[in-house]
Amino acid sequence: MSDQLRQPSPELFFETVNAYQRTATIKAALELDVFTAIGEGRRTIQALAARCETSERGMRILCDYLVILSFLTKVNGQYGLTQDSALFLDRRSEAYIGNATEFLLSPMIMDGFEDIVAAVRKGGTVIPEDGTVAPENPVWVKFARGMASMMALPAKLIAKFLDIGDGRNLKVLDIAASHGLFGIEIALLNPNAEVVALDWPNVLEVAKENAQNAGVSERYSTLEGSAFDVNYGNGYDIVLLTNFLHHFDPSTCEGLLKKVHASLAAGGRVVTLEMVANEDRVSPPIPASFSMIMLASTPRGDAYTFSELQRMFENTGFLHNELHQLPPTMQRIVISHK
Ligand SMILES: Nc1ncnc2c1ncn2[C@@H]1O[C@H](CSCC[C@H]([NH3+])C(=O)O)[C@@H](O)[C@H]1O
Repeated sequence: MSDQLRQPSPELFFETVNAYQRTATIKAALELDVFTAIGEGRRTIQALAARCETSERGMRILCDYLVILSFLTKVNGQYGLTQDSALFLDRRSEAYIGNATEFLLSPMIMDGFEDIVAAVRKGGTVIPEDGTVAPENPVWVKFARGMASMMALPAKLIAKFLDIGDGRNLKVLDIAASHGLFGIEIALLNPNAEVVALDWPNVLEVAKENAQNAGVSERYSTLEGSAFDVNYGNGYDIVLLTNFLHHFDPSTCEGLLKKVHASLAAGGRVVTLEMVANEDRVSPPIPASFSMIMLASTPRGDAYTFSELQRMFENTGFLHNELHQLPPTMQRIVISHK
């Protein structure tokens, strides 16, 4: 309905002001393991309250609210999972992402939203010491442990997209590797791929653990320290730059990209995974809204548009860039060629 035909309504304001209640409720539902309990077949309030060790009144009000939010269904008084809840919120599912709250709702991320007036006035985070981009910030260990579940799918999709499963020798550098899944998926797909993962030392412990569990540790090595300081070596066929550039301003990104360019073999490629905003900066809603997180938690980070990313790569010697969707994820990839 066009804005002129619609009756004015305070609904959006009311919902937005109360949005913290949604956050608290989904966090509680995950903690109580309500989605898993329903997935196991407990569909009544009595059965759920007994399984999750809650009062019946509390469980009834919680489950009805989750139905209102579309996380659950309710038919003849029996609760059920939606397709999304069954896949992502039932702890028994391989695609479970409930532990992402460990990072997404960590004090470091939430503190940035305590004083948005000050962040807007300043044009950057008011968290001391540059917020999340402070050296060796422990929040990144939470990211490595909690967000791996959300990155498993894009990591698999990127490895497949790169078309490198033919066993050719491949040297891969994963910058800001975190959990390491992006490099590990390439190593799983190509038995002759050697992966070098770069990140802070405490974070790399998680990547090494994951490489070990995936059975690729003999082709997996690490470089500890800041991506802006560490010597990368050279001759890489692929450099992975996933969810990293958005933390910095364009000139800082360009400084990094010059180093990346020098480290690539002739014909090498960079894979940038980002929340890419459209040129209007207000769509698609989730990638474009990501700018707000960057304002709150970093000094100068942003959700860049493709033309901004393209400019950074062109300014640092890359020949051409392609933008690709990565469905069903909400992120996009830019492939940049040396
Ligand atoms: N200066 C820096 N040098 C190297 N790594 C950094 C630096 N600043 C932040 N990081 C790491 O950057 C990562 C950002 S989160 C992205 C992680 C991963 N590439 C993914 O796409 O899921 C975290 O693992 C941080 O530890």
